[in-house]
Amino acid sequence: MDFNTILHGALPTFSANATEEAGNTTGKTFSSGVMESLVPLLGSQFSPLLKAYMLFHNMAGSRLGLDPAFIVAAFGVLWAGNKLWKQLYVSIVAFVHTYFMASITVSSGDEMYFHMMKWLASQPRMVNSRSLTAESTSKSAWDEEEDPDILSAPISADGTGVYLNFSNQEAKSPPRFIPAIGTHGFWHDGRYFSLHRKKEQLFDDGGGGGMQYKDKEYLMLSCFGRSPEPVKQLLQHAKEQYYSDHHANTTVKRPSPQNMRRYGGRHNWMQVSSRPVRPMRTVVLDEKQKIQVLSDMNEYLHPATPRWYANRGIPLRRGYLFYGPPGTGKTSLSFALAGVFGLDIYVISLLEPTLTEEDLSALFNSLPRRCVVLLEDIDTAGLARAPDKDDAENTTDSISDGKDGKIKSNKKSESKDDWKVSDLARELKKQGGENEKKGISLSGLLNAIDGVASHEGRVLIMTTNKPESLDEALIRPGRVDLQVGFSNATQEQAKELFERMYEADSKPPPRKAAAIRSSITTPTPTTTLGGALQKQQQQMADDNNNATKDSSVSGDDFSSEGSTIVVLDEVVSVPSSPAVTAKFETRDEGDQKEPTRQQLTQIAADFAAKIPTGKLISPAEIQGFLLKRKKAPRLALAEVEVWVDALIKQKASKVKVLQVQ
Ligand SMILES: Nc1ncnc2c1ncn2[C@@H]1O[C@H](COP(=O)(O)OP(=O)(O)OP(=O)(O)O)[C@@H](O)[C@H]1O
Repeated sequence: MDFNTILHGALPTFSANATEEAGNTTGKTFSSGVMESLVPLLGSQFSPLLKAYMLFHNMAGSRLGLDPAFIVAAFGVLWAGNKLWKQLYVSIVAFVHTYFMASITVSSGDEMYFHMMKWLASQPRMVNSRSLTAESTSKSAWDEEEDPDILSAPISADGTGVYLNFSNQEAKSPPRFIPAIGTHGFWHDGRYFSLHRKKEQLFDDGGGGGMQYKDKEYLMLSCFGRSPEPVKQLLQHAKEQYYSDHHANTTVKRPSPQNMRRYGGRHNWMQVSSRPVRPMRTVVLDEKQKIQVLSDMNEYLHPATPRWYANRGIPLRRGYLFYGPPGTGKTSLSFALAGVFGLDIYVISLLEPTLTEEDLSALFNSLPRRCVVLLEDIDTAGLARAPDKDDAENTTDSISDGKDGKIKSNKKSESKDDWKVSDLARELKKQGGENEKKGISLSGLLNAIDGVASHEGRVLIMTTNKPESLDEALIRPGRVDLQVGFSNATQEQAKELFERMYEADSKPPPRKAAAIRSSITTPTPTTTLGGALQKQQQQMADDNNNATKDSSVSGDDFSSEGSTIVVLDEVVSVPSSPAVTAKFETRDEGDQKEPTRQQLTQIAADFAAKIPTGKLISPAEIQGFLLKRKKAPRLALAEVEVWVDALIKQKASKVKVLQVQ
């Protein structure tokens, strides 16, 4: 059966006529004749197109037995129909949207946008959509815990085994797929939602005078019905999902780069890391001091406190000063406190060269209601009172004569012509130095701290190595309400550090950990401040008991969460899981068996006895020493004496290079 026969059946009238006509005109229809005559008229540019059309025309007419005019007309009708349908569809959709749907729009300038995008990227239906945008993702140090390939890799401790290789780790992190710009539909909880993602370009003056376009995106979420309630619930659900894996993490934020900060609000801060919560028990500090800070903060953060402060006309703010030598745990305690109360930590360095006083105020103004603000090493920030006029005049008038180093007083009557070139150069250098330091003045910092936005539940922690060099105004009560002193390690602290280093690891289920934490941080309505504190004290006591009594605590235990996180957070980024724990428990001490819990306690006590009582060595230094022998407690004990001697000699001679490590 040939093609003509089939088409005759399908298109009886036209094909029959076409066949007849084709026979009568020996393959040339009227229209093909017209086309041929058009070729010279239209010129060479269109002639290939016309020739192709004529070829098709002849083939359709003579070979296939179809009326070419009919085919062209059919295409035209289809095209017009398609156009019409599209118009109609848009009108119907707009009509349905206006009268039968409720919608909520989310802007990319808001956190909610990221919550929604993360949620959408995790939805299988959305990921299988035909129109997607791919985004690169990279894993953090903590995510690698879950990578089965890395977990099962053998670990070389003595240099004879196989070493880990991360050359293809970037290739392993899969891209993330999010809905592309356009309209999408998805089902959630038995309800249909429509998602319209659109992008707009805004013209921005670029802050520094340069004009540039900036993309801004919007998500419009709609559902059937006249109430936007289901969309609100969906947004809430996406937000909860977003924070569900933040429960055991402390999010660290720092000021965004200067060009981002000018957008203000959310753009002032950027997340630099989200690390596992540092358990309070891993910070080796006098227990009384710990409890004091914890209870003070707990009381301050309690929901009933703002009313109490307001009734008494006291500004609602709380400041802490952590002072002590370097490496004694000031930053560690700040992170542990943020972890206990489930707060994000906002770290500001006053040494940041692009940070102006206006920026600082803006940063304080855009802090969330409850958070920890950490101002590190405020003594090094070069904060100075603005010199008053008299001082300035005195400075200008007192110039060293440069010969005997004495300061001679220049009388105002002395002419500037008496100045030597060297005096002028010195003066210019002095001015230059002052300008360089001109970042944040003391008054600028005080304004930011005292500003209205600094109230309402923010916890300010300032750390310093030199409390005596701080201006009194900065640490007066009201700005600093509690001072916590840190010192180099006592023998007791050295013992605790040793025990923490060599206790067994285990990994708790994260959700349980979050539940435990929230039971500490969120007092029930009937819980008094004292009750919450008692709970916390009990928790800390339990932590310590568990740590010293039993090294094989179950994953449900809060203290066992601690042991995992010590290793991950501060000691070394080695994966810990029950499978890997066994590998790590085989201490690298030759043929010697791993010490039992009791033996370890004894080794720790012997180790601590070798640490000088005069608080000469910082916890950070002890931690560094132990880290280099992290699988060898007996070796650490054997080598500690030599190390201590060398360290003390090195400190006395002020040499920076270590002889024994
Ligand atoms: N008291 C401590 N308890 C537990 N670990 C500590 C303690 N002090 C220091 N460390 C360890 O030493 C390292 C440095 O500690 P940290 O940064 O908290 O010290 P710091 O006092 O803030 O130092 P700096 O003044 O130099 O900023 C961390 O890895 C921390 O785990």
